[in-house]
Parts: sequence; structure tokens; C-alpha cells
Amino acid sequence: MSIHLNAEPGQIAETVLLPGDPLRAKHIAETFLTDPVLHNTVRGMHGYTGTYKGKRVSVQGTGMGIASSMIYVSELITQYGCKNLIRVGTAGSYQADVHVRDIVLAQAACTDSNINNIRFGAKNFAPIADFDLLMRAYQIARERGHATHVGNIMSSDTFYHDDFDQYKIWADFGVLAVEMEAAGLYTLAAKHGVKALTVLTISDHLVTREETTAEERQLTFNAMIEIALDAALGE
Ligand SMILES: O=P(O)(O)O[C@H]1O[C@H](CO)[C@@H](O)[C@H]1O
Ligand SMILES: O=c1cc[nH]c(=O)[nH]1
Repeated sequence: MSIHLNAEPGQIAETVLLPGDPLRAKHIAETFLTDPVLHNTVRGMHGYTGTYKGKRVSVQGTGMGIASSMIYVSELITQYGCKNLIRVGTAGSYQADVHVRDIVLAQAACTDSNINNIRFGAKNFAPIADFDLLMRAYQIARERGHATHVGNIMSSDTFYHDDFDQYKIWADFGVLAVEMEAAGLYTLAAKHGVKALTVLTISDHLVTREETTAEERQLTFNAMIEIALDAALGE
């Protein structure tokens, strides 16, 4: 047990999918895992462990933002020995040609969070995905015919900016989309020598202002889950 997870030692698999939304964790467990067992109830941040194509896998909600998600990622790595951590989340598109419901594989993650300024001072650390996971996820997504983009994303501490157009600073440098956790995940993976990837589905669009519903965000977007599971388990 750790401070924020009440799973027993050994109850969480080495491979963990990480949605922000604990209800998406429940949906993933009920839809994709065989014999899922609820391994965490602390704070209602549901986590489940079961099997997928015969291999043990867990799914753990992380909450929204780098601060919340780094608590879960830290405990999963240091207290439960997790080694493959794949975030499955929603994101807002920064680019006209990255459409709602497209898949984005986060090769790297910029951030406006202070986490790495605290660590590295005036020097910059570049949080990046594990290359093997990224390559497998890309191949799987392309084979399945999903519209898929690979590149840089933004992990922001702020969902509602005072200046809506501030995203253009990042868009002008080719950043594909915004979410709120990947830079923290990639930084912790690097620190602890484990593998991490972020697979995103575009849920809304900052250029066109198109949106999806909360129900769609919670219950659909299954393509990214299957890409993440198959990439993580080496299918
Ligand atoms: O869909 P999830 O995984 O929660 O991810 C995105 O959605 C939340 C904001 O609505 C943030 O957590 C952001 O990163
Ligand atoms: O962080 C996020 C997630 C989805 N959509 C956004 O605009 N921002």
C-alpha cells in the first residue's frame, strides 16, 4: 500500500494504462480486460488489474494535471514496480490538420509547469516518450487505418487561459495538441529508467472550436485504448 493507492503488493501489473478520468479507467477495465479486479478505491481514483490477450495489465486513473498524475505515477513506479506506463487521454488540437477524433502520439512534451525548473534551474530537460513504445504504437495505429499524428505536445497546468489565443505561441512551433500530464509522466519515467508513452485522442479543437461530449470522452475513444494495450504488450 502507498499513500494514495490501497492495492496490495503485487496486485498491480508492470504495464499500466493511465487515463486522467477514473470513470474511463472503469470503462477500459470493463470493456477490454478479462476478470478485472478493482485494486484501488482511495479518493475514488479507480484502478483495476486484469488480463488482456492473456497478459496481466492494470489501468489506473490519475486525475487531471501534472500535480495529481505525478503522485500516482511516482507511487506506481516506486511502490509497485510498474515498468510500462502508458497515458491514454484526451487533448485539444492546436493545428488545423489535426482533427477531432484523430490520434496523437506524444513524441515529446513541452510544459508551462514548474516541475523541471525546480529540478534543473535555468537548464532545460526535454521530456520524451520511450522509442520502442512509440514506434509500436505508430505501426499499430497506421495498420488499423487511424488518422495518426506523431510529434510534440503541450502539457499545461492551465485549462482555462485568460488569453485564449496564447496557444498560438506553441502552434507556431509545430506543437500538435494540449493536454495536462505527459511532461510529468515522461520526466518521472526518465528519472526511474522505465518506459512511458502518451496516446491521445483529440476531443476538442482550439482552431475550429469543435468539441465532443463528456459521455463520448468517458466511454468511446476505444481505438487509442487498443493501440496502447497492443503497443504495451508487444503485439
Ligand atoms: O482525458 P484526460 O486523460 O483527463 O486528459 C485531458 O483531459 C483533462 C482536461 O479536461 C486533463 O486531464 C487533460 O490532460
Ligand atoms: O487539456 C486539455 C484536454 C483536452 N482539451 C483541451 O483543450 N485541453
